Amino acid sequence: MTVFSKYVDRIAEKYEQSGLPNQAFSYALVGTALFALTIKVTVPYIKNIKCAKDENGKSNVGKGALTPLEIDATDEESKLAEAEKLLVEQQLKMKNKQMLEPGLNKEFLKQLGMLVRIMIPHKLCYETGLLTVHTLCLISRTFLSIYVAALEGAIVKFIVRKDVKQFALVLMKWFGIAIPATFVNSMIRFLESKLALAFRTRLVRHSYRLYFKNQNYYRVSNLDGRIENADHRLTEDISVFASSVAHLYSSLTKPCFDLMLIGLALMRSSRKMKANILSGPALSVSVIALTAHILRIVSPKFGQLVSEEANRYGYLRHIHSRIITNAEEIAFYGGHKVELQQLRTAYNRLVNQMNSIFSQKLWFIMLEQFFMKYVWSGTGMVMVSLPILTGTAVSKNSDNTHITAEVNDSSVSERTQYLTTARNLLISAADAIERLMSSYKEVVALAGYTYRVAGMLDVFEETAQGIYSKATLVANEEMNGIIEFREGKPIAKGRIIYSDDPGNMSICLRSVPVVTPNCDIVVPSLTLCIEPGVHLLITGPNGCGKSSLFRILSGLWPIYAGELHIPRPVENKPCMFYIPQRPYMSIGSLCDQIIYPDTREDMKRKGITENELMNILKLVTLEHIAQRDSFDVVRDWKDILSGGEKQRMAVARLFYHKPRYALLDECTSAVSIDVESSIYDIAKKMGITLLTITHRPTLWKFHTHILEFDGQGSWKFRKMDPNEKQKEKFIH
Ligand SMILES: Nc1ncnc2c1ncn2[C@@H]1O[C@H](COP(=O)(O)OP(=O)(O)OP(=O)(O)O)[C@@H](O)[C@H]1O
Repeated sequence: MTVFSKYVDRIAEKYEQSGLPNQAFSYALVGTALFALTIKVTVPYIKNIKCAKDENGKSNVGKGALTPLEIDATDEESKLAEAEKLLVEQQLKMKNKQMLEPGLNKEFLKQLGMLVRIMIPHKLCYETGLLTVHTLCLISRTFLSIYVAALEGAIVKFIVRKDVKQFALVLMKWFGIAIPATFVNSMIRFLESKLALAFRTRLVRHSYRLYFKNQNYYRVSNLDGRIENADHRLTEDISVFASSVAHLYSSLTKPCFDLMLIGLALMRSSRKMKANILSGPALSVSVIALTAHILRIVSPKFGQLVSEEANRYGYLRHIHSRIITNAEEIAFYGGHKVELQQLRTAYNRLVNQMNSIFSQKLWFIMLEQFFMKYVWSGTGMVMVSLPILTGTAVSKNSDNTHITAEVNDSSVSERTQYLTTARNLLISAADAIERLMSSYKEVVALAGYTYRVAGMLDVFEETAQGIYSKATLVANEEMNGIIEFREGKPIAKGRIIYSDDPGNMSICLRSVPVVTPNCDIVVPSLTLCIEPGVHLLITGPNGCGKSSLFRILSGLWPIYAGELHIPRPVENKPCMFYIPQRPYMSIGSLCDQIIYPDTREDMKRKGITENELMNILKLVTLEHIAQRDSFDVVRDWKDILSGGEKQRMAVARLFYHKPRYALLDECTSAVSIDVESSIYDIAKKMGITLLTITHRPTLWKFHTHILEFDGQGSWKFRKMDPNEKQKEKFIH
């Protein structure tokens, strides 16, 4: 800066020598600065308007209004894919317009209140204990600050008076107070972290309970479109929200205590100086109120910005986890170009948002610093000097003669003490106000996180009750009569009736439509009754609704009409057990794989031994796995077992649980035909009723009935005749 001003001075001198007045040079300099500022402010707006126009142009050709991205895409297809994705996102946003944008509004207070009730469930709980101790620490820290300021004032006073003894005494006190002061400081941070963790734990427990209520983990991602990355909200957002609440508590309460007590202390010392005690505070309050108002008006909407940033960050993580999950498939396809493109785009979107926040912060922080560092300091100087300049404490003695040298000395040291103490107190007060002001930004950012966390809990509550919202849902004539819509959301009017009668263990569907989560009607109405011993073969072309029927029977998809009668599941004997084509391997040992979803405790309670597990493995010819490792060795079974072995492991689970009905969805497609036949034989001997989706003719003979879908919404349910069972080929 100094170099720059010297340079400017030198140029000014040169111009003066050449006959131009110094003033003209100043005008030129100010004019250039103003011109540069105007360009800086207007160019981004012009750019934005241009982009908006471009987008509108694009929307005419059906691509929707896209956010301008810095994509270095060369591949036209991935650009289209990106456009489609954004369009869907936008539709989702439009659909969820009723959900307010995050910001400092009534909705924020309502949501925050709801979350506070979760974090502090009772008046007397661990969290309120922590809050009390934390508050006490904050108050004692304020008292300590005031005491330290007074001590520093006294130290200066004794230095001016050259009183060595008193100076040493006060210095000792000053050192003595440092120990509790530093402890209290460290304690405040410790308690803040403990509070954040306690809040986080309460929220996590609550949201996990909701996430696992009524298969919400499935419903949220498959049936509802409002939460894109539940994992990110459940981990990152909750953690940031809890830390932000705990931090805000101390960064709001401590400055308030500070201001209150420091104000009182300042007024006391002004009174000592016999000055007007109201003029200083009145001046400071009006300056602070005015600057705070200006800052509030020009403050960018940090809540919305932060919420959008979290959204984009969550999406980036989602793309990463998809790549990890499907690494093998992507590698086989050689799909790295598309995946890389998607990853880059997601990252670019995040960077764009962060850049936008940075540049908005740049101007805001500049203004904030100008007010806080310069305007407030100037006001502080006026405040401190007012009692001295206007005070009447020591000027003249009673008989109107001039004061003696000793008295003069004492008054100077008194004034120095006042000035030092007041200066220290003012610095603390300015610090407190600065923290309060910057807390405003934190409160707005908190609004963003509150919106995400509270929004997630709201969606969990709704999906648990079967209320879903998807962007692609549009009621049309075909749906009328089958699906009823209320406020744009489909109503699941169908009923699930559990039967407790041991003599009636059948599964019956009465006029139940098969409807996808997007409300596409696959089968308008299905009526059939499956009794124990009715081994059902389900056939039909791809996408005709075979697996969807299993989803309806398992309660994963809502029933929009009709009735589903199923036996009530009893302990130790599940009613239905589903085996998919790609079985899920859990984290744990070999034993955990076989007994899943039972735990070791369940297994012990059922009285099943490792010998019995070994026998089950022999039934599916997997005994070599148990011989290779013990039952207790934990391995990554998803990668260790081959496709066929994983399918046989899933069948081992079926033999362990022995349910009434087995829902087999092409679950032996990778198993050799001889092992497959023996598996079906054993399952029937165990008394398990089979509901099988298969394309293998060799499995016909194990079934008594057939359900045929034609792919157009029609179906046929009938008994199979013995000759048909020998058929070698499917006829669709
Ligand atoms: N989660 C979902 N969201 C929306 N639609 C879905 C979903 N799952 C399946 N569908 C749609 O429902 C229809 C029936 O799917 P389903 O999985 O029942 O087919 P399928 O008969 O089992 O076919 P395949 O023999 O290929 O397994 C398909 O058109 C499919 O696109």
